[in-house]
Amino acid sequence: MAEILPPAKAETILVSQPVQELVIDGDQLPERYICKENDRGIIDASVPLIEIPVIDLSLLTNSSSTGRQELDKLQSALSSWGCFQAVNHGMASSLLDEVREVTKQFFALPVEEKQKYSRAADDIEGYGNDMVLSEHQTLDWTDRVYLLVNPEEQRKLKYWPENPKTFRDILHEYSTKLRLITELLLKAMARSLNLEEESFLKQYGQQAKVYARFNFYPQCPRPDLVLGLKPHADGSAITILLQDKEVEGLQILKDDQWVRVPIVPHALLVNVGDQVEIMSNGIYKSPVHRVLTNSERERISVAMFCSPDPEKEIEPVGELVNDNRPQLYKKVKNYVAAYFQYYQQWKRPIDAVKI
Ligand SMILES: O=C(O)CCC(=O)C(=O)O
Ligand SMILES: [Fe+2]
Repeated sequence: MAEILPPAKAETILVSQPVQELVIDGDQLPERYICKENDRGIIDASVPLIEIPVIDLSLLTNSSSTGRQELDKLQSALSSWGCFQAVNHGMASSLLDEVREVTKQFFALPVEEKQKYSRAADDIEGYGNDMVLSEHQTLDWTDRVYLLVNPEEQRKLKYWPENPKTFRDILHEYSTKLRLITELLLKAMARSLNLEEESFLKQYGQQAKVYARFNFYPQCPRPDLVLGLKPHADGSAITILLQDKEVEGLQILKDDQWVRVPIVPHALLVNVGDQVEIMSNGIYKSPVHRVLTNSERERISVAMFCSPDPEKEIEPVGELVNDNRPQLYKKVKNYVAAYFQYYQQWKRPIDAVKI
């Protein structure tokens, strides 16, 4: 089985100041947020805005030819983009708006109130921001709340905001509904590759770990020098992202070009994470993406990272390995544990498990 970097040692995880509280003096940005020339490529907010494939989830379970066509569209979206905008997902737009609203309300609270939920130095959950693993690390222009939502009995409620009052109930409702969507998607992804429908779900397991990340990107005086999130691909099986309804910022690397992801207010942006790339033997791509900052407006997003049970071994599904397509990835377990260290070093953890 592949050995990837061991989990970070507790003492190396430091807590840094909220970005929202930084006192910015004119254009004087703290050095630690400025991307180094050779790391950042060009930070350009005016790259093309390109339609991302749209998939109607209500058709994916349909056994008619329309259902097959939608599965073919899914197959094409995930092999060329690694992501799509999911519509007709069965969730009311009012719930999506409530999720956005509680996120904004939480970040608008006074800092002392938010700090009641601060991440402890040796934990990954809670209110805070980047784990600082080295003094050379370029920091992201974002504050966040990171919470395990599934398995339910592992939730750490001490980190779950009670202000705004509806935060916990809304997150519970949202994550319960997303669980069904995740299962539907993993089955559809298998069927889209003509596999038995449980092929991915079997590896995903019953004790899958789902983390919610509420991202808040404050206004930034130098969007040309600073990134909201550095380029990365997600370590999940799949990620379901709720974007801000008004403020753009997400970009995806498509055929080596950055493109802007448009806002579709009632859609959920689904992207493949590294673990579905592994399970699909590289047919489905875990796309590299980044977030830009904005000098005029703050932005929020809510990402749900759906990851296999860490006790389960993940490997390319047997039917997808053959003479024409040899096995491209080793068997791995608890992939997410090593993920953050690679991210902070601008590296892709999936490279460590390639054969
Ligand atoms: O804010 C966004 O649109 C993307 C967030 C993201 O990529 C992440 O949290 O991993
Ligand atoms: Fe991401």
